[in-house]
Amino acid sequence: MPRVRLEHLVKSYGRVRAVDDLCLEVEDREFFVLYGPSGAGKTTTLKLIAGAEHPDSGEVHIGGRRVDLLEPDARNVAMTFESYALYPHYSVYDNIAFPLRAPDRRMSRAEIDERVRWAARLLGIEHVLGHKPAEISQGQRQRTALARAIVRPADVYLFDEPLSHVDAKVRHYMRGELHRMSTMLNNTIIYVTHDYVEALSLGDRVGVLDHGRLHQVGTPREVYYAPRNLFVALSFGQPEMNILEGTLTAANGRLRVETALGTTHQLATGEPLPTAGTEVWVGLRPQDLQLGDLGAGTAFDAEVLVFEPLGTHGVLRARANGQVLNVLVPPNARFEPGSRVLLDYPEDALYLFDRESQLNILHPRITTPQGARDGGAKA
Ligand SMILES: Nc1ncnc2c1ncn2[C@@H]1O[C@H](COP(=O)(O)OP(=O)(O)OP(=O)(O)O)[C@@H](O)[C@H]1O
Repeated sequence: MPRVRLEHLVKSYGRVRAVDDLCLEVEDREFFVLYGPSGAGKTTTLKLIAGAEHPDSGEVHIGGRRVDLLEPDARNVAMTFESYALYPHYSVYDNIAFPLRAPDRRMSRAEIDERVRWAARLLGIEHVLGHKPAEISQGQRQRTALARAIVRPADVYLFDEPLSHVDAKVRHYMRGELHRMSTMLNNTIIYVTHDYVEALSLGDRVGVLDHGRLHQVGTPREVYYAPRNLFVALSFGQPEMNILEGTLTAANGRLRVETALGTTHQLATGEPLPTAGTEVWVGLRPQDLQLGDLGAGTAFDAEVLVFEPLGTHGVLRARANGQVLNVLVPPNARFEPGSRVLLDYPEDALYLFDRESQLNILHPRITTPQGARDGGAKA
């Protein structure tokens, strides 16, 4: 039985449909990431689960029990908000203990102490328990807020962008910490983020949300390698996937794809096969474009527009036949604007999307050998 089940949830604010007929099942002990741009309805979804908001229609079930008619306190859900506001005059210890001291909880001092130390240990902040928030680092404050969220036993933990206020360096470290914490917590987590790296690196599964609707739910590999539609494809990767206009025809069980870069052929696995001249969007990830000629007749000449050396890699912006492309290149490469460069790509690197429905019409590329073109996606 899923730990959390959302059935046709709808929530509007005036004319804005924040959550629009949302159906979702989150499994017991799953780390589920709700991912989407600002305003997608992520926080509203969490609030509907926690009971901070009531749905206009639809149902929320937790552990097989319908809870959307219950008060928040009766749901046994713990939620941490984006602004993690710690009490500045309380010690880290007292901040973490705060949820356990609610009058209706009646926990003994020894029990509280045990839980506070357990949560602090999970987040690696035992040594600062006596400090005030102003006396600890930003990352430690974030961890204190997380400890406060997990300190009380709950059926499900809801995290709303817990890393949004930490700088990039701390964020990388905190992702590792969150991994460790979730393994030890061993409970159901629904984690909201608008950062695709967090979504791919933390989630057992990821739900891609926009305008209150789920575009796709899948493992990080599925949403990355087999995006259901153009929106999902463009949601993962930096720079994002290059999109080209293309025309598709089918012949002898093969798909012929024409773009500004030339003509390629794909094995046709989808049904039904497209008719002659079907217009498509063709997707090509920046890391699938390569320098030089791969020898399969797909190499093309391009003009260098801009080159950004970024330390671990470079981003080359180039134009070929009027099409501007972003290309990931090795860190030691150098390019002069205005110079020419030969580029190529493996034929099977292309993604194809229907121009109207924007659905992925080339079937999943999830069979890509592990490690090849992995782009940081979790196995
Ligand atoms: N209390 C409210 N009153 C009016 N509109 C609201 C309210 N809360 C949310 N909205 C609107 O509902 C939509 C979804 O908001 P929500 O906060 O759930 O999105 P989000 O995905 O969490 O975005 P963010 O990442 O920016 O926090 C937005 O258009 C937002 O402006």
